Amino acid sequence: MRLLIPSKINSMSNNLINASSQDGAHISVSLDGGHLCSWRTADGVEHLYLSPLTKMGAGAAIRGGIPIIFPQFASKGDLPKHGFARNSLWRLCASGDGFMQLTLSDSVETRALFPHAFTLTLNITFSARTLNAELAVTNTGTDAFTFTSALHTYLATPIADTALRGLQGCRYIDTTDKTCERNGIFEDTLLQVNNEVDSVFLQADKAVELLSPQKNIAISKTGFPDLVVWNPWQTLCAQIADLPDDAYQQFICVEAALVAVPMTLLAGESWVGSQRLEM
Ligand SMILES: O=P(O)(O)OC[C@H]1O[C@H](O)[C@H](O)[C@@H](O)[C@@H]1O
Repeated sequence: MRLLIPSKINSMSNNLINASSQDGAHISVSLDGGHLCSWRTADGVEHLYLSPLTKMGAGAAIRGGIPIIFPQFASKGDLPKHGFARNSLWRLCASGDGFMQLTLSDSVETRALFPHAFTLTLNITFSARTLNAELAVTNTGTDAFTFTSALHTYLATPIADTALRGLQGCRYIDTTDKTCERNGIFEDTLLQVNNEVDSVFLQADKAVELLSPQKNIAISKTGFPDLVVWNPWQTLCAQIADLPDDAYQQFICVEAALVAVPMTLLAGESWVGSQRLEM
């Protein structure tokens, strides 16, 4: 366990913590949701999209950044969409140079929805050109539980000039039509977005690169078997109250996900998954 070194925290107000690393990177993290809202590399460039219309504060699901999805991905179960971790108040446990650790444990509120004892630990490490978010789930109770999860990363990028490389040959489930999911094998070298995209790429183990004229980002993950790619495009974007109508042109979600096969943890067991972004 690293010690709390308050000097690495630049400021904290309204549950929003600003921190920087010695080599010049910067993050903002909200305790509401355990939510990374901003990651700026040492050159000052912001890489996470955050909606100017997002709600912040107690209970709000922040639109953008890296929402933590637990214990249910999307509407694949009876819980509120994407579970409750993104709406819960997390605790800052530790911080240091380029490091922050947050936790969320079960409470009266979570047990009303999900009657299990758990602890989530989010370890964020960042440096001049890298960001790593690692989520650990521990079953602290006496009975088993099952969950799905994701790091729902909104990458800031002009969508018209953006492509993802590394998904060729992956099996995927296209969920844009919620009444009729379609399966396929992704055949192309590049995934370019020119329509609504909502796909779960199964067992997508290879690193994916985001390519654009402005920057390339290497996106890799451990523990999370699947990769979700989401962009609402014009019609759906206009229906999402906390996104400006043209926001779909400014981001792509590339999500490290555990979706297709839910994970079961017995009493005392833990699971760990992470996503790494590298410029
Ligand atoms: O609007 P939200 O609840 O944040 O969900 C945003 C999106 O998250 C994921 O990417 C899902 O695959 C989408 O189906 C969903 O629309």
